[in-house]
Amino acid sequence: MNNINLVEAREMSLRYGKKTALERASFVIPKGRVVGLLGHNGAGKTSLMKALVGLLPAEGELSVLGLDPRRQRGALLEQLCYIPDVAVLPRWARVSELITLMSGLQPRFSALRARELLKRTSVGLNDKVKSLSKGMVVQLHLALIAAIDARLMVLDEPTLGLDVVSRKSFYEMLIDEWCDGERSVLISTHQVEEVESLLSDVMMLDEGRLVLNISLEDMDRRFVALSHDPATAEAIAAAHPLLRYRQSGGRGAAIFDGAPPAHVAELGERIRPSLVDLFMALTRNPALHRKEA
Ligand SMILES: Nc1ncnc2c1ncn2[C@@H]1O[C@H](COP(=O)(O)OP(=O)(O)OP(=O)(O)O)[C@@H](O)[C@H]1O
Repeated sequence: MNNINLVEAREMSLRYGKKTALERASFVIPKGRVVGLLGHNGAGKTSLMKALVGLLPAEGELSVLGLDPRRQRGALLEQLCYIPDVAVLPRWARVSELITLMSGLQPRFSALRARELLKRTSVGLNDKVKSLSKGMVVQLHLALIAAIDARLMVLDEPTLGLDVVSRKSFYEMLIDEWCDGERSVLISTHQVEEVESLLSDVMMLDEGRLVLNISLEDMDRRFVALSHDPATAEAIAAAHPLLRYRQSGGRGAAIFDGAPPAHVAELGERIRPSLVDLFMALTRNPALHRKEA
């Protein structure tokens, strides 16, 4: 593995018996990136993350921080931190006790740093976990995890169930306090709109297939959205865009992979496709699918 890439996967497949959760995905996560992992329910996000942290065996090649996540899990976990989608903290414990516990368990954990990070939150050192709200527990969890001097953080739907203010402060703490241009974060989420501004890259999964893996800069360059008058809808549709949708105000819009032919481009005004629009264009919602079938 070259030392720029923290994760390298080649033709990686993940299976539960006969069920395939991920089919031959190849990707790298370089250092200094904030990568969003997007996909509908059941697309394979949690499975992919589990493979990265050594909880699920992978077919194909997978190297995380230069290590084999299954065979070298102990060494990997010294430099990788992970909040699973079912993360729980012991309800009986006080925050200060958790800090002591972490100090004993994780050689790269800094109690001083954890206490500093907690100052950003409304969680007190003497609070018991059971007295905290869901949002406060998530903030506490992030503070504990971000106090580990690791190189890669894997967060599986970390803000699930939180209100918008808590989600915002969670992401602010992550970006301000943990990301330093060298470390990378992989975050899975359904809140596509909200994370767009903090991501450097996006990976989209559609029913176990990696359908897009691109930096946001390249996304802007590659995909073209045209805002157009409803009267030109037919001509635009004839050019086979990835997705057509209605904008507020009654105008139509269409997303193309690459520049549409000039005679089509002149029918509309070029606008930037949002991550949500692109997500809709490239992934199939299984629920809608079933209705169509
Ligand atoms: N333990 C398991 N045994 C069998 N199949 C599983 C298991 N865990 C997940 N799967 C299947 O693997 C596929 C991918 O599941 P996964 O949990 O990775 O998706 P996800 O994108 O994280 O979904 P969600 O957004 O709902 O959390 C699904 O079809 C799921 O049913």
